[in-house]
Amino acid sequence: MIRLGLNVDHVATLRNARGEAYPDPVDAARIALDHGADGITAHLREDRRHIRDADIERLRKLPAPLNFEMAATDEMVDIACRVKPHACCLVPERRQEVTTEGGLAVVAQEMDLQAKVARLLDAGIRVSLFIDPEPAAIEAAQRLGAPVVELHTGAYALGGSEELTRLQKAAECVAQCGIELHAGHGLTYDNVGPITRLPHLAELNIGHFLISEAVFSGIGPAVRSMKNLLSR
Ligand SMILES: CC(=O)[C@@H](O)[C@H](O)COP(=O)(O)O
Ligand SMILES: NCC(=O)COP(=O)(O)O
Repeated sequence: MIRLGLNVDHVATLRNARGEAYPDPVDAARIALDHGADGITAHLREDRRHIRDADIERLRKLPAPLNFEMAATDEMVDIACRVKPHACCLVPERRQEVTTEGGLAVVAQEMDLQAKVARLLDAGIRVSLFIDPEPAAIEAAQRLGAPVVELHTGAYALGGSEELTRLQKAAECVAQCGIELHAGHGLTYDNVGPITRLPHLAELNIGHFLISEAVFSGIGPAVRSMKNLLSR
């Protein structure tokens, strides 16, 4: 069974829009876990546009794995080593972007990533690298000793059958490198099917669509519907 991590970033986006304390991403996480989500993902951006430091502290206290998405900066590594989430997913970040635009430049940043990945692993945190489906990035992840990679499905979600082929080839390469395979970004009820059939897929992280869907159906039904699509 593929695990589902619900990304609660955009519950915080809605909360922050009016400066109120609601809706609370931690309440959303609790409901999702009660309805079959296997874990919670949250991205503490450097500009704190949605998730805030206190949210991460509170999400960590839930009885479920927290996948802490973060830029590969010293500040974020310090926070992670203090909070000790189940997993850290290192993602690229640009202040001007609306959402994460591409995978981490693992090859170009390999030297810099070495020490950061090692610190996280030493702290007992499972490290995941959010990468484009490219063999060079997967091989660099292996050299860095990352136990997990998350393949960026954003280009696939925007359309293009060649993107699915790239993901399929990358999935095989990830398995050959002995790395656990996760995927996510831009996934919906309509486009998730072919992704669930990627070989060796262990986990999907899905946020924006499910939180949007929850506006109409509620978080529980949205999570349950997606979980049904993940059962194969
Ligand atoms: C890394 C990734 O693909 C997303 O989970 C990430 O959290 C996107 O950032 P936003 O939630 O700010 O769109
Ligand atoms: N890492 C991907 C993620 O957490 C969710 O991305 P999205 O579904 O919000 O695009």
